[in-house]
Amino acid sequence: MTSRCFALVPAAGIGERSGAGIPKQYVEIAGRPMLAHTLAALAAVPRIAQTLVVLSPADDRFEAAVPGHVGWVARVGGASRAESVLGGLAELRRRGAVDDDWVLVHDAARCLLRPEWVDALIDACLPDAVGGLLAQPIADTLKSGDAEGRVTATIDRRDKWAAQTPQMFRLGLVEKALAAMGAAATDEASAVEALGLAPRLVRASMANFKVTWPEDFELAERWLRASAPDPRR
Ligand SMILES: Nc1ccn([C@@H]2O[C@H](COP(=O)(O)OP(=O)(O)OP(=O)(O)O)[C@@H](O)[C@H]2O)c(=O)n1
Ligand SMILES: C[C@](O)(CO)[C@H](O)COP(=O)(O)O
Repeated sequence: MTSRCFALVPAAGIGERSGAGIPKQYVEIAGRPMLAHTLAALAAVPRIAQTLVVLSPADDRFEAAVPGHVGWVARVGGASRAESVLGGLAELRRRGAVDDDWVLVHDAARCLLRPEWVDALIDACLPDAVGGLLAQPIADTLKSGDAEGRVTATIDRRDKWAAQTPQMFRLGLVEKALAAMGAAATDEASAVEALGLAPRLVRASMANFKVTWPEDFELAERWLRASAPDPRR
């Protein structure tokens, strides 16, 4: 059987750093909740067979936020992003996905995703034995700092990339990797790296940033409103 591509969207976080007072994926940006923008971008990628949204078991906002949603939804989120992704992978298996199928894990909080970046990732990863992720080379000088907010070192940035999502791996591999690393895995790639493998870096755009801090909502709103007319929006 030919391997299929599934998307898995962890959307079970509380968005504490955003200070929004509600889970940030439900904050309205450019006329609709952030999560609706994210799902629309994934829905515009024909090679994605199905998208599974992973919600918190207590979530009571999704149906109102994304009315008429026809994709898969599972309330199997956990205490960490890694646990939510693992819950989603198990749900994909329950719905028929197998070891060799590809899974593109994408943060609900990266609502500026564009279908062409997802296509570039799929093109790069389909022939690859390991898989990979969208990422952006670091453009700023990188510092490490101490608890008092003073610089402790300047880090050579020449080989440094900021990891984004989607991150695309085969279901069997990413499930094994995340199960081994547990909640310490801040992304799928780091868990796969811990198995001794080298995921492929696929350059996207700094616009694919993760809405994290209060000021990010306005930035995302400006990007969305300024972007070229898009029939999905
Ligand atoms: N237990 C968790 C934690 C995070 N996520 C999801 O993982 C993505 C990236 O996480 P992050 O941006 O850190 O979101 P939050 O955990 O919600 O934010 P914060 O750390 O500020 O609380 C988000 O789409 C978030 O909903 C999740 O599904 N389950
Ligand atoms: C997966 C991720 O978006 C890649 O940059 C990031 O690691 C998520 O981190 P967070 O701790 O959930 O904000």
